[in-house]
Amino acid sequence: MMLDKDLQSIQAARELVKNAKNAQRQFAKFTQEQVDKIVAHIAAEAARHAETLAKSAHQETGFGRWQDKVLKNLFASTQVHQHIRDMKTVGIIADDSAKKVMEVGVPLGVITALVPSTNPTSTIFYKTLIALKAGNAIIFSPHPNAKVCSQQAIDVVKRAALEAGAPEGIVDGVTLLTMQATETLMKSKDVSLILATGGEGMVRAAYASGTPTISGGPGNGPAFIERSANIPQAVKDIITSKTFDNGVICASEQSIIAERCIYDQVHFELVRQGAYLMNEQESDQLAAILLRPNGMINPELVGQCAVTLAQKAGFIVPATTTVLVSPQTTVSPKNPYSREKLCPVLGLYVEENWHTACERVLALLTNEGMGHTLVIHTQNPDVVREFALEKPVFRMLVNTPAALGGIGATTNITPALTLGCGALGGGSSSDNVGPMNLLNVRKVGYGVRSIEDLRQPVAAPAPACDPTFSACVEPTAAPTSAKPVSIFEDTRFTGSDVAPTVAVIPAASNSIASNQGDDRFTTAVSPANDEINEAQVERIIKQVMGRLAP
Ligand SMILES: CC(=O)SCCNC(=O)CCNC(=O)[C@H](O)C(C)(C)COP(=O)(O)OP(=O)(O)OC[C@H]1O[C@@H](n2cnc3c(N)ncnc32)[C@H](O)[C@@H]1OP(=O)(O)O
Repeated sequence: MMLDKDLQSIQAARELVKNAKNAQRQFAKFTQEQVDKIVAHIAAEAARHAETLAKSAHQETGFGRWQDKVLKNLFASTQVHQHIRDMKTVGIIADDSAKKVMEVGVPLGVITALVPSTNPTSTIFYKTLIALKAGNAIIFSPHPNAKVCSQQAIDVVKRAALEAGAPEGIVDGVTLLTMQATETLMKSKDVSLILATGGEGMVRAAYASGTPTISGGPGNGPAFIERSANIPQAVKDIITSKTFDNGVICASEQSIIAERCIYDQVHFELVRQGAYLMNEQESDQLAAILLRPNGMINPELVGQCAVTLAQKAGFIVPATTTVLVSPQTTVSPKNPYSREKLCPVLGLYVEENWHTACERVLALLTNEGMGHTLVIHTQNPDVVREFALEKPVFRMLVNTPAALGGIGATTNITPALTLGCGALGGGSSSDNVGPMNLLNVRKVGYGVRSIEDLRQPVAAPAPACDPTFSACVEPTAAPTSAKPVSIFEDTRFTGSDVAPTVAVIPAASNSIASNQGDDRFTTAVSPANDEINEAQVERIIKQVMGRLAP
């Protein structure tokens, strides 16, 4: 049976949607200049409250370090604003007079935003800025364990929006927080999108609501230290990242993978930089409390410092300990050291070479964190390229602390606190979410071809230059006067439903030519013209002559 409180919360949620819809209708008529002024004022006010709200979030949730939360609040206000400030999002956002196409930004409407308890105030700043920049209204549904600080953050952005001239209701949040209220927001037909960041259960509920959803996903970032790495710097980056807000950022490292040939140096640096390598018994004691009986992360350990974690597990570590490290050889859902932990605890794997390290990275990501983040420490660009081409993540970071690199604070990746994990992670976007994810684009296209033009035979596309040839040259004679004196057919250019691509250039030029502007004339040539047989030559000549015929 539904309680009075639940019914009231549903009613209040409906009212929020109604107000947001009305506000957004008015906001949709604002100019880019008006929108930008509002967004700038919200960013400035959010930055002004960075410290107060950092302390408030820390006090309420008990997660992390307030000093780091100040930095996160500043990142989510100032750095995000700097990135989006000059984006065109309102009205005509692109106009290509040569191609005769134009693009118009069309806001989505009302967005429901779920807020995680790990980054509550910073997420509210960030989501407000990107939603309003794209012309939308936004309604927050805070996490129940962070509702006071979330409400304070909502008050800051709400007041700032009104001061700068935004319509009332453009940004607001649920005050009577119940699951029913959140469901009402998620399922409302007047809500166009759910921007979901938080625990897996809520994110799944968002997708199941039937309303389009963009989400972040669980991370499980492996940090690979390759043999060419600057090892002291790599270890410093990992520890910086893992201790930042006591490891609550989902992009942060969850394990270290080191090549055996550099393991002694990695071990030396870890110890020198305050890491505590747990013995088997200590590892087991901590493992026993890292996860809840249902296999989910234990919130009592989230965002705690290394010393407190050890205490909770029943052993003592030096007061200067930065991170707890557990040497591991296995990967499985039951092994918390091979999963996301959201606190300064790392698994440590030693691998023979970078090929086996690759396999370990893959196993870890398959275990958890598909589509999210990995970090590699190396001076070898070839290894970076190999990893970039193969690994199932959408953020691959190089020589940087992953928590800060993944959100775009220490890298030039889009600054964001919702990190999409794409299809690999069961999400709808792989982006660091920004304003362009929160608007639709109306395309305007002028007619530039008639149907008669479309009926003209289409020439086969000119082949790309073969890198084995030194240069591409223009045909030396005009197409109509050219004679097929040197012909070569390459199987790469002959798809089943594509006409063979042939060369028509003077035999002496001994080079490759490309089609330049005349649709009837397709060229490609190799010096190896004597490798083709008579029948092929005949067929190709006929085809070329047919094309060249006026
Ligand atoms: C860039 C970034 O760093 S984004 C970070 C995003 N990542 C995360 O938040 C990490 C994933 N989060 C988690 O694993 C968990 O939230 C933890 C471990 C941090 C905290 O765990 P808990 O305190 O138990 O919170 P949890 O998120 O599981 O939610 C507790 C309850 O509140 C409910 N709840 C959460 N959000 C809402 C909401 N907006 N409205 C109503 N109810 C909510 C949940 O459904 C859950 O209900 P249940 O107990 O009936 O299942």
